[in-house]
Amino acid sequence: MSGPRPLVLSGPSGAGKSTLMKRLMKEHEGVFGFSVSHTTRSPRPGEENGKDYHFTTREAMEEGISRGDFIENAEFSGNLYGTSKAAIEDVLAKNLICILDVDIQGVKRIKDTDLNPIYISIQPPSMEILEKRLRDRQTETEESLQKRLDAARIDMELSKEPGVFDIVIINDDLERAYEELKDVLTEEINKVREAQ
Ligand SMILES: Nc1nc2c(ncn2[C@@H]2O[C@H](COP(=O)(O)OP(=O)(O)O)[C@@H](O)[C@H]2O)c(=O)[nH]1
Ligand SMILES: Nc1ncnc2c1ncn2[C@@H]1O[C@H](COP(=O)(O)OP(=O)(O)O)[C@@H](O)[C@H]1O
Repeated sequence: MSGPRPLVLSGPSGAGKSTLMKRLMKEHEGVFGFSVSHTTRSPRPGEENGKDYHFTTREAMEEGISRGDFIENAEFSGNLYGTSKAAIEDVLAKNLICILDVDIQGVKRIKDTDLNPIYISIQPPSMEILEKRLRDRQTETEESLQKRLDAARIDMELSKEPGVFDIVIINDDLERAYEELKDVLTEEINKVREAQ
């Protein structure tokens, strides 16, 4: 039997991907598994190594990439990020819906694999609101905030291209955005529950 389709969540930094994903996982215990990426960025307060990310060095990550350990990797805002084969296999082996949180470069690279996920873009209502949310989150320096806003402009343009995403969700009202996300996933969620 083939397992449930993975889910790729993408969209600008600060659009609300982690917020929506954490709620989805909390309200559907035993249904989703997070693909824990590797990154060279520093952990934020509260982030756990091995849970939010595998925090690593550029050297170690480049070594892993050349060994072929990653299905995709990208440079974002001055840091390396990547999805290891092991991160995905861990989740798929449990027959859970594998959630990948990747940037737009990751989306394009995953399209060249046989993962066949559902592609969802989470978008902010406007650049102004995105900037406010990122500032209020208090995780970024001014420099990294500006890099994220530059990347967000590119992301917002590319996500409009037809065929890139199965659905684009505008995260204005959190409740509404969450309901929309849940609705898209109903069939896959039911598949996992029925198999348990
Ligand atoms: N291509 C790729 N992008 C990733 C990966 N992990 C995270 N990202 C993206 O990297 C960007 C920055 O992530 P992060 O530093 O956690 O900041 P945040 O999204 O603002 O919380 C986001 O757009 C993530 O979707 C990965 O494994 N591969
Ligand atoms: N619909 C929303 N309305 C207001 N604030 C939001 C909403 N969604 C997310 N946020 C807040 O915006 C910030 C960025 O959200 P986050 O989930 O960290 O984004 P991402 O994972 O896409 O970078 C967080 O502080 C979060 O609490």
